[in-house]
Amino acid sequence: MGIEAWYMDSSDEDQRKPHKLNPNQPLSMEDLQKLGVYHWKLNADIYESDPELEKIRKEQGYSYMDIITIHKDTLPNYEDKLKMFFEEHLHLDDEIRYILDGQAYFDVRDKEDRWIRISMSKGDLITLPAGIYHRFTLDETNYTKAMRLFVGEPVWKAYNRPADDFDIRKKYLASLQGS
Ligand SMILES: CSCCC(=O)C(=O)O
Ligand SMILES: [Fe+2]
Repeated sequence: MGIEAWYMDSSDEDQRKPHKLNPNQPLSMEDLQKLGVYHWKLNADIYESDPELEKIRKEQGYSYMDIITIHKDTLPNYEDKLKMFFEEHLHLDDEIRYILDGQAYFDVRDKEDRWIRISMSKGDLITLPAGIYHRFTLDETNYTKAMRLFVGEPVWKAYNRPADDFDIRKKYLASLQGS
């Protein structure tokens, strides 16, 4: 089964709230794939020795992994990190995150620059393509544990919007033509 995604409302309520429209305007996995966002559902209970995960890591070349636990008692500079994660940004590489426990929201911009909220929970693996504008927030449960994957030596540098003159941004937008 896929993850849940929806167009966000424009309320300035707490970022951790769902921000669904009324009526809800959901998006399908196919809609997300048109934006270059891909999702797998795995069994997070066996993440240390999951052949499914190993297969994806081999196919995609995700040679690097680490685990980040986002909770006020475990993450140093918790508040600053959450503020940074929620600043709209892009990366020069794909952002690959696998939720091992808890849940969280990844928001991405669509072709018309509207915010789409993607609700991720235990077992959801997602890849956000290099050059897509996005942001991250915990939800009202205030906890997630995520595996971060990368091709080779990780580069976590985020470039806050605007970054429209970046080659990777132009390349990303060009990749959306026709989808
Ligand atoms: C789920 S990991 C926390 C978010 C993050 O690493 C990022 O926004 O780059
Ligand atoms: Fe990011």
